[in-house]
Amino acid sequence: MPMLSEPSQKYRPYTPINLPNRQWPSKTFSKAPVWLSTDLRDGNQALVNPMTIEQKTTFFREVVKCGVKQIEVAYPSASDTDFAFVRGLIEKNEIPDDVWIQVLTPAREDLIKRTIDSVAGAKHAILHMYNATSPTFRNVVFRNSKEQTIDLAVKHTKIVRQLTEECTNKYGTKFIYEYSPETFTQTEPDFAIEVCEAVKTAWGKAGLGEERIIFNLPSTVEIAPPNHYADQIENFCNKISEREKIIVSLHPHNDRGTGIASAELGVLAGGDRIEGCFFGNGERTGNVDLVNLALNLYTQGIPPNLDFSDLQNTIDIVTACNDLPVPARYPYAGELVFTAFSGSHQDAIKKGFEAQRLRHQECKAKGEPLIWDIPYLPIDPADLGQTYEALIRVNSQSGKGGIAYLLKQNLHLDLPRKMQVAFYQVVQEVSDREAREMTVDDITQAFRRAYHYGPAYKGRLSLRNFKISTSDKKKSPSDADAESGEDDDETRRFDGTVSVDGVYRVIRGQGNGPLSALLDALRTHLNLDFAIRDYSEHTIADADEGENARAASYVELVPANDRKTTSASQSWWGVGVDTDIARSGLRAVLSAVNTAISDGRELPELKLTLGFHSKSSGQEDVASVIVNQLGLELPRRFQTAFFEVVQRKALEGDGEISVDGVTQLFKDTYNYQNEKPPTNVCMESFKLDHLDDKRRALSGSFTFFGGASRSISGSGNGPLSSVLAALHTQIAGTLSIRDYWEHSIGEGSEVTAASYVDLVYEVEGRKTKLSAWGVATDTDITASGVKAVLNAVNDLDIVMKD
Ligand SMILES: CC(=O)SCCNC(=O)CCNC(=O)[C@H](O)C(C)(C)COP(=O)(O)OP(=O)(O)OC[C@H]1O[C@@H](n2cnc3c(N)ncnc32)[C@H](O)[C@@H]1OP(=O)(O)O
Ligand SMILES: CC(C)C(=O)C(=O)O
Repeated sequence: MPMLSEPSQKYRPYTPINLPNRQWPSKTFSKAPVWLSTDLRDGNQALVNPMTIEQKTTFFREVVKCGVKQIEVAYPSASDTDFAFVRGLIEKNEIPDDVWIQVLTPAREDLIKRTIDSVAGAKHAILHMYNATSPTFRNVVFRNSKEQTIDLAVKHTKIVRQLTEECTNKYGTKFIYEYSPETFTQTEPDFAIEVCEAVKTAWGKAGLGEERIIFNLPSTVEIAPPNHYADQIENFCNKISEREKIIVSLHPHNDRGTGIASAELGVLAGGDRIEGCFFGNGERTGNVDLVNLALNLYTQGIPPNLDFSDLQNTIDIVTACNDLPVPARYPYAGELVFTAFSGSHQDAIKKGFEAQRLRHQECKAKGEPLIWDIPYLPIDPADLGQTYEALIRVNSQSGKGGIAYLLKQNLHLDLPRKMQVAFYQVVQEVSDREAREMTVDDITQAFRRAYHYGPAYKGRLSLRNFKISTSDKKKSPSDADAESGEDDDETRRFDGTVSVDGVYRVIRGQGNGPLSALLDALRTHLNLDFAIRDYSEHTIADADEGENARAASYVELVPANDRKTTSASQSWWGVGVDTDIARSGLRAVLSAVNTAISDGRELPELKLTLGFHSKSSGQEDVASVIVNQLGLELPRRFQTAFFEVVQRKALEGDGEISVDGVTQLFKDTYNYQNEKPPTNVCMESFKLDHLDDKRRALSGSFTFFGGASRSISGSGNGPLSSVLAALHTQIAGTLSIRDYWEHSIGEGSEVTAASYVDLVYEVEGRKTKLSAWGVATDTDITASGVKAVLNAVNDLDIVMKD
């Protein structure tokens, strides 16, 4: 059947009340009403499968836990289950002293009696009786006149009075009487008042405080807009006699979807109390939702006197008992209500949080309240025990702001705006291609992959070690650089070891600052010619203060010849995080370079043969051979020393030397990993003791120039000074350490320590000081240091004491 073109032929409009002086439109909320949960009665009677006693008990406990003080627990005359449930609550002492249970009964003597029996012995009970009063019910359901309708209510109110008094006398139960002119909103307003006046008279003992009678005015079926309900309530409150002896209770249903508005306007119009259900369960479209109402007050800064700080738990309990879901878009409680998918919402939320953080810092300092004001979020999810995790979810409707927010939440990275735009394109591409929502994991992984961020996402280049040193330079106006922290009077030198496609390369460069020095090194050794167009950094907000604080750096690189063009067609972003700010910047540069070279371009390879006639091989090539072949990352001055050795050796021949030849030459020169026994000093054993916090003592068995073994000892502020002190007991002159360096080789249980010592020897009678490098490895760092000293001693022409 089609919908009617003229619905007035079928449906009547509501009849407005003539209330010219209505006050409710200009009233505002100041306090919470009294709440009554009727989940276990009106909610329960609307379920496909009414709740079991166990479910009702669980629900009752949750409602109590949330702070509801009046709970309609049953329609006890309806079923043995309901009756037994009420008895169980009382007999098992489930009802806190400050909670009133309420029970509903029709105006029938036998059922009233059974209802009162159900609450006998409870400390407090609200006896709730109803009969319908509207014309349709009078005519159709009860076939009653107005007078008979009043008589029904009056007669049974008197029965309630008599039976409750008997119960009080016998069991001490304290009663409040609640009467509902059912279908109030469809009843002639004056007739509803007439019935209630008659009921009040029949009850005969309405007083103040706990003696007040409750008149519950249900919109049993919501048939008019909420302003009409408000008019009806204000009209009732104005006209009923002894208003102070009455609690005006509202019982809105939600047939038009305006149950919440009806309840709120009804309170402005004079309602003291609201009956409803959690998440709006109840007959047809449900009763008004108490959670929604309470949280509406809360977001106006008014204490609702209900606690939903673990809202998900409440949802879980209620849905398990009702077997009804809470819809995803349901106010406050729906799964998606704190989630933004769309770009402009996400952007505003992100900006809102940033601005609020700063505003709250200022308010805190001034002792002012930390007022919540975030676009699109009327309530702080944290107040309801919700995390911020689901706040922003990314799909094809999302923008850069939301993605940046998630990265900040999850990786603590606050990307510069231009990098946000660049990464947004990465995410959009995946999201479009896969036509699905991008989870937080998807996004963080995409970020890690795009910028080679994290150990599992290494790019073709990775920094093994580096040293930045400073030397003065002549000032030149062209030296200005985009890098922060640059000092025009000084040149920075980068010396480092970088893994390039798995092969270690020793590279060097110089520039105005660490980053330009690294770029120079990449240009010189790997033909990678980039310039910095943008650089920014921040400390990671959540890191602990002090030692553990980390810095995040962001770099945008462009091809070097595009450096001054702000519109360079191509650019690559990189990110680096480290406890050391210089290192975080260097990592960021390598991250951007890795992105740039992810096109698979070829990089100059380490040569298999080094040539020296044409000076084609440099110190770095020799050092690269050693780090790749032996794992040794020679300190810069050691590189220089060994380079001379290699050059000399190569030039003795045809000017070339193979990689294997270089490696063997190193081993022979420094007696590294060779079986050859030392010529000068041989250490047979040693032991290191701690004298105190600062001093160490080394004792051991040594032979000198193949002689008998001698036990010697010495002390110093560390193992190396101790071994020198011990040697000085036998060797004339002075041995001193000019340079020392150590690093680890390998990882985990396979790790060994490598130590390098530059030893200087002075002895009376010799004009020149001698010096030699020693290198050694050992699983024990102390042993590797001591052995490196001895290797160096063995390369020196030492003189024994007499
Ligand atoms: C708006 C509301 O939510 S009201 C509450 C509704 N909740 C329930 O009905 C749940 C519990 N109800 C029940 O278990 C049953 O209906 C009972 C036990 C109350 C009564 O059961 P029955 O005696 O079998 O009657 P039935 O369910 O058919 O009820 C209708 C009868 O009660 C009468 N009636 C309806 N409401 C009332 C009332 N408030 N006071 C007195 N009589 C009433 C009807 O006029 C009808 O009478 P009739 O049999 O003379 O025509
Ligand atoms: C019993 C009454 C209050 C009722 O549930 C209603 O009218 O909706």
